[in-house]
Amino acid sequence: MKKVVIATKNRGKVKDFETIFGPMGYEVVTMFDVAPDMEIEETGTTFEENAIIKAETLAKALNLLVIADDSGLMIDALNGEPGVYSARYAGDHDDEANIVKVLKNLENIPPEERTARFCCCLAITGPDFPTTTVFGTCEGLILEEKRGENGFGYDPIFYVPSQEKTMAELTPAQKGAISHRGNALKLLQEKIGER
Ligand SMILES: O=c1nc[nH]c2c1ncn2[C@H]1C[C@H](O)[C@@H](COP(=O)(O)OP(=O)(O)OP(=O)(O)O)O1
Ligand SMILES: [Mg+2]
Repeated sequence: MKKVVIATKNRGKVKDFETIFGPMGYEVVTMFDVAPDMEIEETGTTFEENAIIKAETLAKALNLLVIADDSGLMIDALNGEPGVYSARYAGDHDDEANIVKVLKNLENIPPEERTARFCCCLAITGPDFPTTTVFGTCEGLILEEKRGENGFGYDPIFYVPSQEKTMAELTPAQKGAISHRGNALKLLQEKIGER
């Protein structure tokens, strides 16, 4: 089976990638498989910088073609926060604490002003492969409480008007068809084709 190596340690992202790459005939290989002890520090101030840092670090260590994903939630009423710092907004990778903090900071903001978007930068790089990036987004609204059990991260409070559901109420395939990650992957395919 063809393999695609992804520089991530986020099990929610892994599932998203498997949902999209599986039907294309790719096995998804992640840092859990090939570099479980490696910690890559995200020192960038943009999604693109961090995606490149993650992709280049793992690609150099493995001497393989690698894709990385840096993503997050940008909320208009919070001037784009949590943005690049989405994973570290309240606690370090504590999805529940991060959601509580978002809802608290939006407490007095009315529904029509709770606009937001998920953003995803994918970087691909490897031996003899110049670093290339693409950017995908998905527009939505932040609800006042959680809805749905699927997905990960901020999915339960992110309502997608076009689907009339939160991201956590969509099936994995439905999420992949409209998400920031799915949209970025479509652009990556257009840009580089199959390899
Ligand atoms: O589809 C999504 N649905 C819900 N939440 C999401 C999504 N996509 C990103 N997010 C949130 C989760 C995390 O708070 C941050 C990503 O942070 P980010 O550094 O890119 O990922 P991470 O540290 O969890 O894993 P890794 O760097 O190993 O890929 O944005
Ligand atoms: Mg991270």
